Amino acid sequence: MKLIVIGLGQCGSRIADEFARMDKRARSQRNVSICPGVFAVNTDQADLSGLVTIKPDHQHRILIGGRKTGGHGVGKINELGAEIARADADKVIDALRTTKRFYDADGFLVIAGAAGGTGSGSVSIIAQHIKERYMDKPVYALIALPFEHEEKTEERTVYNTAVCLKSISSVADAVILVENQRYVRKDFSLRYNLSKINSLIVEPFWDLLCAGEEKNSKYIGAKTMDAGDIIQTISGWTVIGHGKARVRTLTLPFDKTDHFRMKSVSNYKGIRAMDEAVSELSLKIDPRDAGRALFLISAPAKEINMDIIKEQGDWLREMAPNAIIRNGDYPREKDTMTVTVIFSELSDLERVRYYYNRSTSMMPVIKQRQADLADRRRDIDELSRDIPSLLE
Ligand SMILES: Nc1nc2c(ncn2[C@@H]2O[C@H](COP(=O)(O)OP(=O)(O)OP(=O)(O)O)[C@@H](O)[C@H]2O)c(=O)[nH]1
Repeated sequence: MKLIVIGLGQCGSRIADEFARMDKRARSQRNVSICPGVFAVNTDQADLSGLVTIKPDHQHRILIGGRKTGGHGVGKINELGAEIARADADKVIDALRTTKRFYDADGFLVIAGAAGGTGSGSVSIIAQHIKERYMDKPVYALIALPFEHEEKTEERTVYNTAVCLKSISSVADAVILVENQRYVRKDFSLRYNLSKINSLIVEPFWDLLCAGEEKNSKYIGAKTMDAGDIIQTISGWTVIGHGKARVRTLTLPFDKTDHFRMKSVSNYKGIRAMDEAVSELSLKIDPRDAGRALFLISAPAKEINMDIIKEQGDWLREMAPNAIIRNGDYPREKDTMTVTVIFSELSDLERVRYYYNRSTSMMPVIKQRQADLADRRRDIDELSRDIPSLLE
């Protein structure tokens, strides 16, 4: 599957930069292109300059709202991020069209952190403009939910997140949710290492995007997972995960005689990788809420058999009894078995509920505070009424 990737704000741009790196890796290791165009859009010039892999020209690192912000961001005011995106949307859309073989792309992926100003405010506006221009291609969003410490110290974090989620879910074909905090919990050394978190966020897309683009018959599975399967699966609230298990590369003499034993070892490893994928999902969910799901097994060709696919399908069916399940295999890896899992069309997400509830209960307080500020401004204007001004 080929995606045109657009990162918005600092978080979105950095994750998009990881996709650009993944595309480079796909070109060199697998001779395929998975992200033919990768763009970063920001109100902050310094953040754009700090990117590594996205092409360093104005067409790919796009500064918006320069005149309004002086190139220094919008300071977490996502309404301002939205306003700037509305004014500069054409600049972004024109840049996307510079992608080589633009019409070969299967869809768009817009990325942002939900809690900030630029990304949170602009992501739904840019998604809407893309959808209006390119109705035949799906627009997916990847949204990073804030860290726990941000929610505790800054109430704007929760409010921005709720507004961003509501807006993007009404325009994008699917919203893939990623909970930053889950990556911190996995490894404490990650706490301040955002670039490591970003590479973990992007990694589950590797096999998924490469599988359908493979041209070498040696690496084409019995059931290829192509763009059509992914488009049919991804819809509404979505989460993604992947798990790995090592498989032996050497064939020992007894392998031939103990065929059944080896098969069951492979199946066991497949289930273990699937379990890891489910427990390492980008956001904790209840799979029973999923209306659609898919799994992709990538392993050395001799490790993939009908049994393993059936067993994994049965296992996923038990976890997600209400989902339409698609599957695929990708005989590519050398010594690992990787299982990628997606749960989509999720009907009830506790985390989204939490942001909506907290924001709704915060609304009267926020409104009162805004009214008090306006009153104070009016009072001081009143006091200065009889004082002459030097301006005309
Ligand atoms: N995973 C990940 N999350 C990030 C990263 N940078 C920021 N975030 C998260 O994204 C949220 C939004 O932050 P930014 O992306 O810096 O904000 P912005 O969209 O640039 O908006 P302004 O700075 O207000 O103009 C933060 O509150 C973090 O939760 C990153 O590199 N990776």
